[in-house]
Amino acid sequence: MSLPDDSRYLKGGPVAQRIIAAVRRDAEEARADGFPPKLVSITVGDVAAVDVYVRNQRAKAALAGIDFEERRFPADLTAAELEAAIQGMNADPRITGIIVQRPVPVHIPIKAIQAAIHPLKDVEGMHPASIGNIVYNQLDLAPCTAAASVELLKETGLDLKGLEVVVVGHSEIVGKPIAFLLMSEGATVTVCHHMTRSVAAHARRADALFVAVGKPRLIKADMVKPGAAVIDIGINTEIGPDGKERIVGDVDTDSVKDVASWITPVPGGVGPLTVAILLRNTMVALNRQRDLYRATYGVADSGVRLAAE
Ligand SMILES: NC(=O)C1=CN([C@@H]2O[C@H](COP(=O)(O)OP(=O)(O)OC[C@H]3O[C@@H](n4cnc5c(N)ncnc54)[C@H](OP(=O)(O)O)[C@@H]3O)[C@@H](O)[C@H]2O)C=CC1
Ligand SMILES: Nc1nc(=O)c2c([nH]1)NC[C@@H]1CN(c3ccc(C(=O)N[C@@H](CCC(=O)O)C(=O)O)cc3)C=[N+]21
Repeated sequence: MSLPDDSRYLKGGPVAQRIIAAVRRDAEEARADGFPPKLVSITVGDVAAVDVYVRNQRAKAALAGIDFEERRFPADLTAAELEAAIQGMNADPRITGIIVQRPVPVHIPIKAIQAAIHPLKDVEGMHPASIGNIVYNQLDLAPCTAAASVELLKETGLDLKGLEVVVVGHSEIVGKPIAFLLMSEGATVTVCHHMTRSVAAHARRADALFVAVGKPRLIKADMVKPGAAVIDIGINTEIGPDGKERIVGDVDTDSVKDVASWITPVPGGVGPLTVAILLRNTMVALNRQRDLYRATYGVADSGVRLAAE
């Protein structure tokens, strides 16, 4: 089966636009109610792979009516300094959500940093308590890329119950949460990684194939079942034939598009939706904080708006 036109490309843009429009309505309501939403991005050192993500966060937050602040720290920041900065943000009622961009320098233990973010401000869903929620089928705030990938699969209209799904890559931020989300939806999930004996043998059985490895063109046409849905999560930078930098996924799209029934383009697939879900998660976090605030103090307003006026 080939892709005669664009129609089988699973594009993230239109879904992202729908989500951002809904977030915008929520954000306006919350702001008017005295709870202005604000997302803080933390970057440590200079990482090109992070720049495109943060640039898009800033742009889409503006569209969604969410305040956005980028805090950049030098690469020689100590773990203790970063934790102290996060504790300050945890205690700051003007800040709704905190995202630490990955990777951080090797001397900083990312797991400890992730756990330092207060679970109510963990808009990436990467705190151990947040990850635990998806194991318990509480799916309203899930790791953004994983949620974006599963949401794009749903766009196909395929019934996830009993669907044979293969996930290639088992990182904590992408592959593992995808597997948990899909299990919650009733799919039969196989997870492959670098020790898997034959990724190809598993991949060829999949009705839906998720790929999050970080290796351009790892998945070729002969590894894909005819008619499958292929969700390419890879964001890799390489130099194109024109000598310019370009973004490519983990799937050899040119050949796989002749075999698959659906395929996510890179760029324009999972990436834009990841950003939209980060903003949606920010509003989920805000609503949890608002509920807690009201339950604790029995008052209608956080005071943030009054202090800012
Ligand atoms: N679109 C988006 O929003 C996002 C995209 N990404 C992109 O997704 C990709 C993966 O990111 P991330 O999960 O953070 O990366 P990691 O490097 O953390 O994980 C890569 C995974 O791939 C596995 N792997 C490595 N080589 C092979 C192989 N030859 N066959 C099968 N599995 C293999 C690794 O297994 P093992 O651990 O056993 O070595 C590991 O589980 C990257 O391209 C990244 O840029 C990431 C985040 C967000
Ligand atoms: N804590 C953390 N969480 C992440 O999820 C995370 C991270 N750190 N570090 C970096 C990687 C990479 N990543 C991207 C997300 C969206 C686009 C994105 O919007 N891509 C557009 C690119 C469009 C353009 O070129 O502007 C697209 O694919 O169409 C890119 C990259 C998230 N990551």
